[in-house]
Amino acid sequence: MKQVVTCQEMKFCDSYTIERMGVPSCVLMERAALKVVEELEKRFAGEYKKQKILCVCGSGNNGGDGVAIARILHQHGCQSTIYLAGNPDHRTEEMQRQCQIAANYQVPVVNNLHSEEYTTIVDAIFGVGLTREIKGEYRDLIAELNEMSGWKVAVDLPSGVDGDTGAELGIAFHADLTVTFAFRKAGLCLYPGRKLAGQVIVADVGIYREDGAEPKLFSMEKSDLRELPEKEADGNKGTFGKILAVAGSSGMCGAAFLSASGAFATGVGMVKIVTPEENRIPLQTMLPEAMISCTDDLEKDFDWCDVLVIGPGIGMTVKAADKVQFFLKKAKQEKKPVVLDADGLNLLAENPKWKNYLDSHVILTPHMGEMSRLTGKSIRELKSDRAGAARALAAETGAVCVLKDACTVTAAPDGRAWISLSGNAGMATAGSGDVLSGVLAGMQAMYPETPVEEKDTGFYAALGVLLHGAGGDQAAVRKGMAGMKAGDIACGVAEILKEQQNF
Ligand SMILES: NC(=O)C1=CN([C@@H]2O[C@H](COP(=O)(O)OP(=O)(O)OC[C@H]3O[C@@H](n4cnc5c(N)ncnc54)[C@H](OP(=O)(O)O)[C@@H]3O)[C@@H](O)[C@H]2O)[C@@H](O)CC1
Ligand SMILES: Nc1ncnc2c1ncn2[C@@H]1O[C@H](COP(=O)(O)OP(=O)(O)O)[C@@H](O)[C@H]1O
Ligand SMILES: [K+]
Repeated sequence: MKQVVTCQEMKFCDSYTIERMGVPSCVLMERAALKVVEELEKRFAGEYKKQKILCVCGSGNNGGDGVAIARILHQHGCQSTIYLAGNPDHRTEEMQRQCQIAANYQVPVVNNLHSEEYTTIVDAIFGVGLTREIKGEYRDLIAELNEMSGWKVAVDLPSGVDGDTGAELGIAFHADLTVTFAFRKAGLCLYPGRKLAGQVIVADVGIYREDGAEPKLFSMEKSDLRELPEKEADGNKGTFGKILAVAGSSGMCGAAFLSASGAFATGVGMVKIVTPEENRIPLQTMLPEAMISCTDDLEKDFDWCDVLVIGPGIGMTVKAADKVQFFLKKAKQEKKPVVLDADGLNLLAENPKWKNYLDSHVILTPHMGEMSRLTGKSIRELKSDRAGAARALAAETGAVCVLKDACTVTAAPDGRAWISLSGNAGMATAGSGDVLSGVLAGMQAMYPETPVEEKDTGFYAALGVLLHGAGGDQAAVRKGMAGMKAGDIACGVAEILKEQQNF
């Protein structure tokens, strides 16, 4: 789990390091430039003298980094050239100083982008100081750079990417590599910024957070799977958790199957599916390991389980609504963990009073459409600030919100949020959300002894999202992004856990 920052937080860290700790700004800039040069030279290997590098620099400190990069490369014997964009009168003090040093070293400056063919283009136009949509000359410049051939490297952020939301502000540089400083910016984790950045390297340049400052935003990467617990050698099917999946309706038994498969993949002890009678035979045929309950003795089913999944494929009938309400109400009374998914969420949107049944024991797993129904906001608005949207729903309901998308954000009611960096486009296939609901329930069941109020439900939900994405990546390796189906993601989850737990 790594800290992720917004632009404002990054600026705060900069000024804390410079003003409070006394590290001169030019020292930080030199370190930042050296880190970028280090990455460039790794790629150039022994052939760096053959490289022709164009550093395109804006008038702020991001431009200052670019000028320093060109100068260091020049000193190392590379053919590096500076292109200065923007109004010289708007240059920051650091940028002016870098221009002066580069002039002292006689680093070439060009006024024409096409005076040569370049092997590498370094984008140092805007970093965390981008504040508005890019228009006019800057827009034309970035469009031209995108048309040019050569390896594209962005300094701190691809110019045009909103460092907070990942949105493209009018236009953005298309990078193959982004070297970002101190912390990954949120906009490098969220699409389209994540795609525009290419590979991301986070470089330590000596800028840190103030001691005691509490980070609120994190990225979850595959290495974080080591946080998953070991399976107790002396456990039994009772201690490994009992999941009740309230799922499936007429013609929708697949959702119940996939949700239960997701839960089994995490290693839970038992799964029981509460579903209409007509689903009994297909479900028992497909998944004989699961128990099937088609009676109306919901009380008994509730008492049996440790964790509930409510909603996959359940439909929007009155009967489904009664079931969902019954289980939500009981779970609130007895503080049993709940994953509320799919039509469970659509029913919640139609019955806003049910929000009273929500609290920290509940994980809501809306995709963008369901989130739009729940909040009344348009998908466009939600996509423009995914972390903000997830946090707002978590704060309003007191539940954990897993806002599913190509980059899923999990938010806890206390304001913490986690962005998952696992998963791939092959997961955009019917039923993969159903698998996630089971995986999330499985994660909550891994600690049946811990009372729900002592569990870090948000963190384990985020870990479940990461695991589901890693399972999807595994499925893509085996079946290909086009060929993989939701069931392959459940198999992938099991394989990832096998690797992780050495069995
Ligand atoms: N602090 C430090 O010592 C360190 C900082 N570091 C580096 O500094 C970067 C931050 O530098 P920064 O704060 O100067 O902002 P930066 O990203 O260069 O952009 C500001 C310029 O862009 C302009 N501008 C903005 N939007 C615009 C638009 N749409 N269209 C046109 N113009 C627009 C804006 O103009 P204005 O809004 O003032 O008119 C201003 O001139 C950071 O990302 C990292 O690379 C590292 O070296 C480590 C040490
Ligand atoms: N492009 C993508 N990259 C990574 N993960 C994705 C992508 N598209 C979808 N997913 C994941 O797949 C799942 C889809 O869930 P959902 O939309 O509920 O599907 P369904 O309703 O068919 O089960 C979510 O976990 C989502 O994060
Ligand atoms: K940049």
